[in-house]
Amino acid sequence: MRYAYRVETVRTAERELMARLPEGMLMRRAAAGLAAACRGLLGRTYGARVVLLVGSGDNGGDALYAGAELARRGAGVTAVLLSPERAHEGGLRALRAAGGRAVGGVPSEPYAELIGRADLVVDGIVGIGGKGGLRPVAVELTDLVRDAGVPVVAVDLPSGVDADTGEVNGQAVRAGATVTFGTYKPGLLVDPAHEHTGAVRLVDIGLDACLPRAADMEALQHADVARLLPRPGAESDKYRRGVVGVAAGSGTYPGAAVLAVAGALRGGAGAVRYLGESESVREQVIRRFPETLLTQGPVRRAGRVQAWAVGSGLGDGSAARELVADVLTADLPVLVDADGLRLMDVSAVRERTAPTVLTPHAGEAAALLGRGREEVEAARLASVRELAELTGATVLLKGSTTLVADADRTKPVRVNATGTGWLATAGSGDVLSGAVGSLLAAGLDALDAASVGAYLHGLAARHAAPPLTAMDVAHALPHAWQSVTN
Ligand SMILES: NC(=O)C1=CN([C@@H]2O[C@H](COP(=O)(O)OP(=O)(O)OC[C@H]3O[C@@H](n4cnc5c(N)ncnc54)[C@H](OP(=O)(O)O)[C@@H]3O)[C@@H](O)[C@H]2O)[C@@H](O)CC1
Ligand SMILES: [K+]
Repeated sequence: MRYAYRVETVRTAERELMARLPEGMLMRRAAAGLAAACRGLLGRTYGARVVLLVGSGDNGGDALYAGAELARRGAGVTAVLLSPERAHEGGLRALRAAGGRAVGGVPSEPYAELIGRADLVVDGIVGIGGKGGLRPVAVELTDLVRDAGVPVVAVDLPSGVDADTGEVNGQAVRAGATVTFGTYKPGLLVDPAHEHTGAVRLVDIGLDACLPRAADMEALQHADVARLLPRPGAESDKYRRGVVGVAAGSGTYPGAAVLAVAGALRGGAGAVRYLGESESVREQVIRRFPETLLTQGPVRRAGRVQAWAVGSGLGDGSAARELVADVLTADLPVLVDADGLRLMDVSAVRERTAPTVLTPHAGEAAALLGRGREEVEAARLASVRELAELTGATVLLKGSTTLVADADRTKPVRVNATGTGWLATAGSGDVLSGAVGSLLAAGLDALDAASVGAYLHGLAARHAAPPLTAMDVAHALPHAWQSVTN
């Protein structure tokens, strides 16, 4: 598992650790890790031109000490001090002693040339002490860096992103790589901030020993998913492995039924039962997937089912609304997606005692929260938490970094990073809803089913050859399983 902690928690752990170590030790560890990462990115350090953007706090201190190390190894290092009178004293001394130089003050013109000739820019403007977006001088410098197209490595976080929320107020540095210290911060894992980080490298500074067990956010890794995946035992039959009921698709959107069933068949349950009133849709499902069990309403007479996935492609009619309401009365885990999110009655969801998983994209989440889509996209972490609170359900907010907030709000929010832009294709959500429904039927709890489903779905998209279709993603799910379990 990969864990992320909020700034307040990092600060407490940092104080505890600092009290046990000689002064300056933590910053030296951080700077050593940063310098090593810079050397890796430069390829050849001797003779390389490095520009440090140095703010007034310890983030700038890290950059200066790392710059000193690079200068000792023969790089030409110039520090641009954003507040010359407040730059980290020890760091500045170390840089100068190693042969680096520092410039500061206002005129931005010479900086354009300096930055334009650089092989690497180190962003030490601001780290976890940052508040609000970048200030004007910092904006001016980062504009120069962007225009010059020079690679940037961010110290701890790209300056200007919010470490706790992943929100970006105004402008923020866009880094090719971020070197972070001690632990991940939520902002590194959540969009829009995540789009600014590039590849994130974690430097161990010994902070782990002082961090609490409960993280603020976590991200599953292969080993976690492998541990959670359902596996048939010697005693298993299809019912014990779980039957997932799929209530999706309509005469207007028959494809949604086919795709949700495709996902469900590869989600790990023992069988898929498709429930639909349209004979032609049932026929299309069975023609494509002869292993599907077919049924018609009402839900209570559908036959044995251990979890339901409802909503994709149902359309808008009153029959669809009744179907969603009917599924929500089942005393079983239920996943609601797409049209179902619009048709469901939020109070009926709140009243349920069995687990409910909602899988909105930003637009659907915005509609449920009564605000604009852009507001949800700008504040994804806050939005997914709020929606879980509002509905009492486990909420999976889709996006390039998918978030899952459990109904039990004491649990960390999970973030999934396996996704790819190629998943933004028609029907890919239908496949996800089937797969997560299947994992629910196989017995995973709501948080695990949603986060494991998102993980596999993202991985499957990476296995499928681009430009991919939703059906390609469904077909690649077994490859994703294999790559996780091997
Ligand atoms: N935690 C750990 O274990 C370790 C932490 N370490 C390092 O310490 C860093 C934290 O250092 P920190 O506390 O000094 O804060 P930092 O991020 O440098 O920023 C504060 C300064 O920035 C300024 N400023 C604020 N907002 C701004 C904005 N929007 N735009 C521009 N400027 C802004 C603000 O100015 P002021 O508001 O005072 O005018 C203040 O002077 C951390 O990220 C990591 O790199 C490692 O060395 C060792 C292990
Ligand atoms: K930074």
